[in-house]
Amino acid sequence: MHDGTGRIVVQNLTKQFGPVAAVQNLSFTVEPGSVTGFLGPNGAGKTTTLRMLLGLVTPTAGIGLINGRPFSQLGNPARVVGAVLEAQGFHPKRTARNHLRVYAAAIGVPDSRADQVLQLVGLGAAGDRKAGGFSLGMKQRLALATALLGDPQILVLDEPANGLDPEGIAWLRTFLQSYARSGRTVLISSHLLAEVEQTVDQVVIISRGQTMYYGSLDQLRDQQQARVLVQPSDVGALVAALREDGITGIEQVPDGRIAVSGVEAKEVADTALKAGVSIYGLQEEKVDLERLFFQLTNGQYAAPGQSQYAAPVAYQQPQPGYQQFQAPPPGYQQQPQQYQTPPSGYQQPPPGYEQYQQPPQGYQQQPHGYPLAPQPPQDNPYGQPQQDNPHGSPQQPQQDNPYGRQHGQGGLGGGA
Ligand SMILES: Nc1ncnc2c1ncn2[C@@H]1O[C@H](COP(=O)(O)OP(=O)(O)OP(=O)(O)O)[C@@H](O)[C@H]1O
Repeated sequence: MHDGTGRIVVQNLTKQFGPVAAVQNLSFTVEPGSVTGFLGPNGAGKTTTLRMLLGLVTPTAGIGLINGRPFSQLGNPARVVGAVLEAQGFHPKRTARNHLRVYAAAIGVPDSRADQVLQLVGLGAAGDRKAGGFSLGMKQRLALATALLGDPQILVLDEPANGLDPEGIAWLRTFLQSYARSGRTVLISSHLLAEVEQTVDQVVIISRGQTMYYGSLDQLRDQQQARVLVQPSDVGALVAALREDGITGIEQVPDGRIAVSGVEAKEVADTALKAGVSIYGLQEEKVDLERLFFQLTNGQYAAPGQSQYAAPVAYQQPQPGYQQFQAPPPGYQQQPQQYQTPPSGYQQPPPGYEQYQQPPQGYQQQPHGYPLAPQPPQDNPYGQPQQDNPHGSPQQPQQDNPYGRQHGQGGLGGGA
């Protein structure tokens, strides 16, 4: 069994895809009770790392541990980890509720849990709608609902804000923070710092598969010296006076001002006054996290003077004859509201839920921890899962497991 701590430990994880070093010697720990952001630009190795952690990709070296164990050795993974790696792969003709019931059966939780998690993610009014007609944001919510079915101790979400509108992002933030405050563990990836800045307690920033920073955002801010931007009447005279006062962190910025690091604005003003230099503008610059993030991850693609990508092509006006937007035809009706206001925080399942129910007859544990679930309807569109393919794997049942690797699917409660 696992140690029950809810801790995720990544130790020297490495993945080499042929010549591509996707992840290089990556180490970090995610503690329970916190939301950790796993950040890096496109192609940095985030998905590959999460896939290794969830047992979907075999590491070249190193190990990922959940509750002190590799994922494949967790006794009942759906109750330990809920994961969403891509919000795709729902049966298009199956309603959201039925989709959830299929997975509920697979992990041995009661049908009623489907409605609970629909409410939790704000899809209470959409339970009877077919997933094929869902927007990207609704699919994200349904994927999250699937991951929550087992009321897991740990949530691992790859780019969960992708496709959510601002209201959805704000809701997700409250939800994840409340989930973590209840003593659980949340790990979310993103390629946008701004998207998760207000959600996370700590960050792991990677670039080219390597750790660039690991710690709290506050510590990251503190490591950077604030600057004073000053516009003097005589740049040369002020620079000389500052140097005379022992201030050396001086650089010229492109707009003609000078930036002075490691001092307060008052010191710069006093030095200027002493030197008889007038000041036309003085501003203390706050540390811009987005700029820091860019600096930490900059150059992932482009060595000086070269880039693997072609220069972007400028937008061109459409050809004459391109049709203007046309008003909808008479009779067009606004869609009914999709979401219900979900509860603001994570709510535990009601008493009695904790009672683990025996899986349906015929359920057998697979050798490496995945369940044999009941046969799915014939129209299951899923394909076969692929090993070592972090992008692919539209969801896919194996012959003996219609749900395939559940944690990799349109969101899933771990693997059961
Ligand atoms: N199956 C594979 N075969 C070959 N290369 C792969 C494979 N999977 C990933 N890679 C490469 O590994 C690197 C890391 O990819 P990964 O998908 O982990 O990055 P990411 O940080 O999740 O990116 P994004 O933000 O775009 O999703 C990339 O260079 C990618 O092309």
